[in-house]
Amino acid sequence: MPKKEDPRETLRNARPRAKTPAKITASKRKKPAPVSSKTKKIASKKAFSSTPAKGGASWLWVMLVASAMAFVVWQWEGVTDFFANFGSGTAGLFGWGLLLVLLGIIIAIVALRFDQMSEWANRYRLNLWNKWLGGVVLILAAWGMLGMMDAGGDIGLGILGGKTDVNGFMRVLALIVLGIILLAPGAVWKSLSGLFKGIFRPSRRSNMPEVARLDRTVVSRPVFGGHEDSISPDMGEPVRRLANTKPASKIELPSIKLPSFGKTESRVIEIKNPLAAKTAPQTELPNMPAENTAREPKPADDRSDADRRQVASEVWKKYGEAEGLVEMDGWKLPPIEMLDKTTEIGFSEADNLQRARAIEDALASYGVEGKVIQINAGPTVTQFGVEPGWDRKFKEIKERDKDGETTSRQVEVSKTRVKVDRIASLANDLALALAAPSLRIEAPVPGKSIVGIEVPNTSFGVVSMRSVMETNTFQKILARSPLALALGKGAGGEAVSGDLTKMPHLLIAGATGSGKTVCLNSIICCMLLNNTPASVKFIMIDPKRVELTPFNGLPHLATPVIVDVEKALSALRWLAAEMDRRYQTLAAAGSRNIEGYNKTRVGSDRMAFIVLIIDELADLMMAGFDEVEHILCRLAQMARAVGIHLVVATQRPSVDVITGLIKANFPTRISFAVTSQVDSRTILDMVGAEKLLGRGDMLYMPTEAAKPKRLQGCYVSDAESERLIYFWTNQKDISPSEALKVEEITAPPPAQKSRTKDPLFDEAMALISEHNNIISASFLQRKMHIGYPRAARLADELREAIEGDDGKAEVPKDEY
Ligand SMILES: Nc1ncnc2c1ncn2[C@@H]1O[C@H](COP(=O)(O)OP(=O)(O)OP(=O)(O)O)[C@@H](O)[C@H]1O
Repeated sequence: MPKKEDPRETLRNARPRAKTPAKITASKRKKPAPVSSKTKKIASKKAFSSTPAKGGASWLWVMLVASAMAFVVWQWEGVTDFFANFGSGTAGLFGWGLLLVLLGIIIAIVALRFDQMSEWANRYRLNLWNKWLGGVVLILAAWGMLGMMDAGGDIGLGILGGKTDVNGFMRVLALIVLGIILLAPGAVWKSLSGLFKGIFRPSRRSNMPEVARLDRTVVSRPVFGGHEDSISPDMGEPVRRLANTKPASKIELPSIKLPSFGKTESRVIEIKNPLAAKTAPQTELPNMPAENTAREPKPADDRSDADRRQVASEVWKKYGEAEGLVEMDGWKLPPIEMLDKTTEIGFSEADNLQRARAIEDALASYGVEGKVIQINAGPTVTQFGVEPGWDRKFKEIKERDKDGETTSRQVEVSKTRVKVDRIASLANDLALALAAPSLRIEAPVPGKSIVGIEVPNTSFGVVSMRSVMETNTFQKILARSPLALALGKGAGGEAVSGDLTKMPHLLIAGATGSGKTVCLNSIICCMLLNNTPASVKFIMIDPKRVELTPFNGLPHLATPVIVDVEKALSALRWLAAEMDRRYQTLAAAGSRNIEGYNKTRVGSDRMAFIVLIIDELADLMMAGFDEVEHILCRLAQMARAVGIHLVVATQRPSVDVITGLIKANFPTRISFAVTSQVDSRTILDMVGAEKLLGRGDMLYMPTEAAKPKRLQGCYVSDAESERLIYFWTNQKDISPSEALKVEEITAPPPAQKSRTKDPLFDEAMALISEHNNIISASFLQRKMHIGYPRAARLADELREAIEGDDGKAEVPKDEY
């Protein structure tokens, strides 16, 4: 898997202040600078110092609290006096007017929350009421301070409750604190929670096990600790960081064994790192003889191998040996904590209201009445639900009043609903009004009487797979099907999941860089989280060689990731034969489908699901168009019942790749951004995908829906998938009974049997020898009263036979 640009990074870069860091990150990513031992030391010092720094901040807080308490003890009388006099002093200053002031504040706050007031409040920045109030309170505090210096007049003295002693000082202090809370409530809350965390952290840290503590160091934090942070600056680059870091010398590295997948004779091999494929191109020296590289292995490679082994064992120690893991078929299922948690981006309500007004105004300026009655903020786009208004017709009536003057008035004579097509045709005008790059209009939104206008958000949201997997929707699907898939979040932010057994096959298409591989990765990871190698087997075909190869080594693989197109064709043939074999098994057992068959069986007697994943269908189609199309269609039509499912992706959504037959057999489709309406029609049979924004923005067309649904696909970072791969590869060796016959899958097809001769061959040979060996299909057709295809085949056979003998066959000109 090549290092993908982490969208969380993009998110950070999208923030205004991130311009320079973005450049730095980019340059860092392109060329990881060699890390000297000195730099490493500094880096590790920094990393270690981060905890003491936090500890220092908490000590500061502890000292502040201690001084405040000391002050209270020292001035105990004054303090009690202050609280005793506070009520009477304040009442003395305001009287019952205090209630009026409070009432006024409450009314202002409530009124500002109403729609009608919001625009006005926005214009005058009144929606920042807490800041205004905070400002007023701080001014009062300053006035009180002047009062302490006898320069605040009666009001200054009133603020102090008439006393310039500790009592008065406490009032000013209380006002200052209140002012700060009102001005920056978020910062105050963060500091307070930081204070409590700071106080309690030392005891927790000392109780932490060694591995967990390691997480906070440079060595392991990027990989394992990432999920604890909302947006960790280290995410996406865990392995590179690790490779540059010396392994902790005191940790004994256990030798880790992995199941063998390629050769059946030796079932146990030394750990083969899933990342090897990723790093191989960097370390491989194409011009150097292979032996040289083998004889003098670079020390750097050894070190990174050790690092990787260490990461693998750390992952296993942290997640695999945790208590309470679900065990199935003798395997432990990975915990969901292995996936990162991300915080959702909050959307500005005021901004959305402003855009809603802009939509209404733009519609009105084109003579279309419409009101935004719903705003659904999603991760990538916000959907504004517009209720079409009325097309009104007026008649002008002229009347004379009693003074004889003519007046005219408009009278409404009829009204009809605005047609949704009129709103849909204004897409470009609305995009202009909102200064949006593109707009998609869903007219109408299925199940609602509104027209949905999808406007891209200003900031780009990432949907973590964990956030979707933790929802009820996903859990419900998972409860009834092991192949539940977390797909993403809809335009309204709702989680969308699917069930591969119901789909039952999935076709994914999109232009390059639109998010297909990330989608495939998330589908694979989702199944890896919920299925053991005994319940699901994967056959992965990756003609690009870099996208799926990191999964090599997974015990779920029926055969190592296939990168060779010829082998891929063999695998397709094997799968078609396997389907037939499975049907025979089901027939013998008297079951109608895999669910029925598995119901009465346990362990290795159960039939495993097989999921075929193809990353680039176009390459396969080029290698054997007819055969690939035929096998895919056959599998798609029949394989569901025997637990074989296909997930096929392509970046060339043209009719020679996604043929009519393939489309008809893959009713569930996902389209990522494409370049033209034609491509969109090829995939979805409708336009719309050309307006998608890329980076996981997709249209999901489930079998049962008439219209596709817009989603932001789940994002699984490289670090997350690596953790999952390490988790599975470290568990145990697969027993031979569980393994499929791997060599069979990619074995070359048996040599073609020699074609049997046509029964009319001898008769045809006699005929042409009477006519000077001139072989003509139409001649044979006429003379022998057979159809053209058979005559043409016969002509070919004759030609082969004669040319094989003495090469005398003559072909009439019309045959060329
Ligand atoms: N669901 C997603 N959420 C956030 N970002 C995404 C998502 N999907 C893709 N991206 C971003 O888009 C980039 C390209 O994605 P990806 O490699 O999956 O595209 P692709 O369609 O497979 O391209 P190609 O066909 O060239 O391989 C990723 O590196 C990532 O930054």
